Amino acid sequence: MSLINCKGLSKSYGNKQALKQVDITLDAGRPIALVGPNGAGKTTLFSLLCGYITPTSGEVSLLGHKPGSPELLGRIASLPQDAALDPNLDVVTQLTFFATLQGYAKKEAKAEALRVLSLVDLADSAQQKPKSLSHGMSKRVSIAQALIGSPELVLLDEPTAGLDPANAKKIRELVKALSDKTTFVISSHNLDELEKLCDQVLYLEQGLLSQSVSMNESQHEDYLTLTMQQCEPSSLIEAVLDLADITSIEERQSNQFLIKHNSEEIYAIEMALLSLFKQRNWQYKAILKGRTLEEKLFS
Ligand SMILES: Nc1ncnc2c1ncn2[C@@H]1O[C@H](COP(=O)(O)OP(=O)(O)OP(=O)(O)O)[C@@H](O)[C@H]1O
Repeated sequence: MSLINCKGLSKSYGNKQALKQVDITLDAGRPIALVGPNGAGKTTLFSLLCGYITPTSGEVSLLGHKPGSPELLGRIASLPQDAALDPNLDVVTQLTFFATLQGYAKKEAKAEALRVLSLVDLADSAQQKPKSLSHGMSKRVSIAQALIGSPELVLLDEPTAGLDPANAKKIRELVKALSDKTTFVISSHNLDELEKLCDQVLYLEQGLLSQSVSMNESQHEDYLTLTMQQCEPSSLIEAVLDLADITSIEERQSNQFLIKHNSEEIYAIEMALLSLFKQRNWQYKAILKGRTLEEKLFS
């Protein structure tokens, strides 16, 4: 059974069509990214999946049930973009309350609240009230809330927006660590982050699902992405084009080049590049197989 199934899913707000005939079938597994420009319909899709709003037309099911069905209690969770905490209750009290709503008895609910708080490294802040938390800490409490009961599916709308780099990294590591048991669908504008975390990327644009990209395809692509420390682009391009099996090389960003080749022997190409750099005393930063997510989506 699919984890998420949407057929012809559309949503209009008045005469604004926010989602148009979206078809999605997703199975449980590695994290899935949802990407798209501002206003593309990502939050609308998340809200439909959570059952916060109803579709104008089309169908949506999670684990074979309609969003909001009692059968889904404790099995799916979400971190909304604008998640807010109750200002009057300390952190552990509110998470304990949410755990009891999922059916935990009072004592187990508190233990579960403390467990999810330690997952986001906030066990020491359990007694604090939301107003004494920083923005990043509040976000981590909301992520902890989404993890109560170890749900099978967790929808995270911009989970690391506003977090400092160290805490954003911790959240990425947490998602990775929990991905064996939980499937995460993550909406974010941070393509580097999604590239590190996700195996599949759904791209929404103006309410249409316009692309579905598998990150694993990169191993089979005839591309290399080369990042140099510093270089003279025209000399580099000329020298690389002289190597065997190179079809093209273009500078796509400052010091970053997309190389297309027609060799089955990817190592031979990499070795040829490394000897060229040694010969010319050029410093490189990275050679990546395939194209970056940004290249896949926007070129
Ligand atoms: N409650 C609403 N009433 C009217 N229009 C809405 C409402 N919610 C969203 N929209 C419109 O629907 C479209 C999709 O909005 P949505 O919030 O789903 O986009 P998004 O991809 O999440 O954007 P962002 O990246 O900026 O968060 C936008 O044009 C938005 O203005």
